[in-house]
Amino acid sequence: MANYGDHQLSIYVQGMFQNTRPEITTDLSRLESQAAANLSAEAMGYIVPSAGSGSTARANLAAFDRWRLVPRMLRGSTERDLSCTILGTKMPAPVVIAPIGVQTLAHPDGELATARAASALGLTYTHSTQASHSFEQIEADSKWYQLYWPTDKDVCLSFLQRAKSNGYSVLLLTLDTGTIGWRPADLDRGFLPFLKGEGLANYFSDPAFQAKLAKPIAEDPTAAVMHWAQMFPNVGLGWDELSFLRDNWDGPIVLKGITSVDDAKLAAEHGVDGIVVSNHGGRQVDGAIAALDALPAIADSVGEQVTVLFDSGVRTGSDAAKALALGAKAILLGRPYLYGLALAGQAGVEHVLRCLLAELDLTLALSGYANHRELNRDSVRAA
Ligand SMILES: Cc1cc2nc3c(=O)[nH]c(=O)nc-3n(C[C@H](O)[C@H](O)[C@H](O)COP(=O)(O)O)c2cc1C
Ligand SMILES: O=C(O)C(=O)c1ccccc1
Repeated sequence: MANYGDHQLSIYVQGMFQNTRPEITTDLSRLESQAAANLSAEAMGYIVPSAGSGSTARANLAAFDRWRLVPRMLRGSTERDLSCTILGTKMPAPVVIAPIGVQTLAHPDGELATARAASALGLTYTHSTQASHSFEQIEADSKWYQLYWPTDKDVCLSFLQRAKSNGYSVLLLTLDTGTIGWRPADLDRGFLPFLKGEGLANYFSDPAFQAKLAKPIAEDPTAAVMHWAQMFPNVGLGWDELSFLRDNWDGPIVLKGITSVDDAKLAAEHGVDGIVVSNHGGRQVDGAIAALDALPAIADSVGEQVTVLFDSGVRTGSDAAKALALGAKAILLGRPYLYGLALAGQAGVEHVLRCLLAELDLTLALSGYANHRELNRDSVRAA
């Protein structure tokens, strides 16, 4: 059986015998600066900076640095098995593509390229409600759907219906973006892609959305965009409303954006199947707790009752190992794959995924583990 870490030798062999080197860096923590060269100032401003002063985004990364892996010796395994089943979805490794909206900002192929790259590696792609391509356009072997709950019930129901009939197996409801956080980089430019109609493909292709407009979208696109702007903010959503999802979605339901132990317990009490410990990459509440700092206590508080997933700040395979050791069953990868997309479309996303999985696998191999499930609190120490 091949290990993900074998990718390392193939890179060396190509370099030494075929004189070809990776066009994109293998240091995934450096992708951001490499991608910057390929992106407009507006796209960079939307993708890279986070909310407010960026303190939560910085805290997300700093939190990973405060945990150190403690490798064990003389107990390694020549074959590692990273496969797992998460919420009924079989995956070859505990890595899911995080939902990211409006991916055409990074590359014209947008989500189509990301979904194909995920499928090329057998990984699960998550489709954002704010995607630049519609549910129906996505070709992926394994796909989840991320819902932003529109205040228009008909549109909400229609989204759930379309997700179901197009083979999306798990529903992630994002809770931390009832409205857009305070984002100075975009505000200073007066730039929001959605107001140009970008990232609204699911809405514009939706019969329930179209039915609410006085004129066809082609005749009055600005009215259509402003109609979206009215139904998107939903800061009034409450726990009681989750039963609506249970009634209208028959697969697993995951709440994305949990960072408080009390909310994790409420999620368990409300019978949800999973949670994503996440602060949206620091894009929402500036000054909020680093996602990794919230993870251990949340994992302890819900035990096996709820499947705990994690995102916000994972940049490398080593980071992924730390999050898995601290209680996550799988991680969602965010910005790094988007940088790969910006640099080389589908091939760029595949590069990032292969490097991340190779580094995760080598981290396990060199730390004495046969699979990621063996990682536990003794695998790490607070620095
Ligand atoms: C440009 C961008 C757009 C995003 N769009 C969405 C979205 O549409 N829905 C969602 O639930 N999360 C969205 N996220 C958040 C990601 O799913 C994930 O939580 C975040 O990227 C994790 O932080 P990290 O990328 O710093 O690791 C977005 C993130 C970025 C960077
Ligand atoms: O940019 C985001 O992080 C995001 O998730 C989003 C989604 C819809 C509208 C604005 C922002």
